Amino acid sequence: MRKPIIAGNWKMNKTADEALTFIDEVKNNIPANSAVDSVVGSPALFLQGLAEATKGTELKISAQNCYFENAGAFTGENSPAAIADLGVQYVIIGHSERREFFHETDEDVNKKAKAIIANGMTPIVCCGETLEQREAGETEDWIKGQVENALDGLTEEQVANLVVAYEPIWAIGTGKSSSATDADETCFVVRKTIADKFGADTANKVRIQYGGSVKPENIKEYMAQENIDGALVGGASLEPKSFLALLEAVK
Ligand SMILES: O=C(CO)COP(=O)(O)O
Repeated sequence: MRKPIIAGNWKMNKTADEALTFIDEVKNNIPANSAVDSVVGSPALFLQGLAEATKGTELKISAQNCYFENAGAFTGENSPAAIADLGVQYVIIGHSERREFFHETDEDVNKKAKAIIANGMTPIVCCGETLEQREAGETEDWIKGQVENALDGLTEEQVANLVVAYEPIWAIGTGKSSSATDADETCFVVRKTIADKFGADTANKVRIQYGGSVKPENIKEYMAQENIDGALVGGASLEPKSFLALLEAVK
């Protein structure tokens, strides 16, 4: 039985005060005995404050990116070792916005996944196709390639413990969410790719999220699908009320 995981991705939003206010409101209102892993993906600037504010609570903090070296002459980058040292437990990698605007490649994602795991954190590995790829019938091959490349060289155990987020690019921030059955079909492609490379047992354990215009109103449809174990949520994770409603809908 895979434990559902709902992760907010704030992207480049909020000030430090706003971030802390959100966390204060949410951390004490998480559904009791929650059967859901609740994660907030914050800009790097607030990770320290949020990790401190959530210590000992059910709410976990995620970074939105990191570098793949632990230290050195890499001006402007954030070390996975330093992020882990703050008490941060997850790092989102390979988000389509990082791939598009910051030229992150599958190879980078793979190196980052290894560095995050080596530092005791959990990668949330994103994949997803463009509208052109979907319309050309290329989704399956594209997702398979992204997943194979991102996870290359990891052990079965490492893969079983990470999270993959399937986010069709055309559904991100557009309000045009994928149908639950289409999303499930592609999440199955992710699971099958993992089964072929790392075995059925690993594929049964790995948690796969859907992301793209998920809201409190539609999250239940996704969670009812066989291959969807959670959601990676942008816009609807920004307000405490809406984030808590997502958790309530899933618990
Ligand atoms: O990119 C996303 C989460 O990483 C999805 O964003 P929206 O939920 O705003 O569509």
